[in-house]
Amino acid sequence: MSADISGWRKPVRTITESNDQTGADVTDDVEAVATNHDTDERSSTIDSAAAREHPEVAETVAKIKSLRKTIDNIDGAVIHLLAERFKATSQVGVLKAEAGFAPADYKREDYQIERLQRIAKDAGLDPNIAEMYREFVVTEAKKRHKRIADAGGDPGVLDVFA
Ligand SMILES: C=C(O[C@@H]1C=C(C(=O)O)C=C[C@H]1O)C(=O)O
Repeated sequence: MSADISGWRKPVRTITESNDQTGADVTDDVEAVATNHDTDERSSTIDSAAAREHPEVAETVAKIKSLRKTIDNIDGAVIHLLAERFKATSQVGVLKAEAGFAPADYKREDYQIERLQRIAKDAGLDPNIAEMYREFVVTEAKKRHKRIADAGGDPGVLDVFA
């Protein structure tokens, strides 16, 4: 059973582009702004074409493109780290299933919450982001533990051992 991520990659959305000069927002002046009417979220495509068409923002576009290289590097690293984390938690899931332990360990989770809150504050990260991250990975790890336990400790039940 693999996750259905089609809805994330291709969200159904009705988008119209507006280029009118009436808005006070600078993005309305320099770039076509598309609005997703399902969420009311506005979107601007910031690329070389935008820089060519609007030379006054070329420097800003260049700075954003440079920062996006860093963002892409970080995203790649995070995915690699997540792969290693899920491989480790799935091994824990096998050991728990074999020994008859439950998927969850709330005492361990309390320790993780306290630790990650402290690290986030020290690092200058909003602790809510740390908690959203923790909640996401731990919830997914426990779901995999349960699937492994339901399969009698067989990790082959996971499409990917992670
Ligand atoms: C991985 C474990 O199982 C669960 C998942 C956790 C996690 O993803 O870090 C932490 C505690 C448990 O609820 C574990 O007990 O160490």
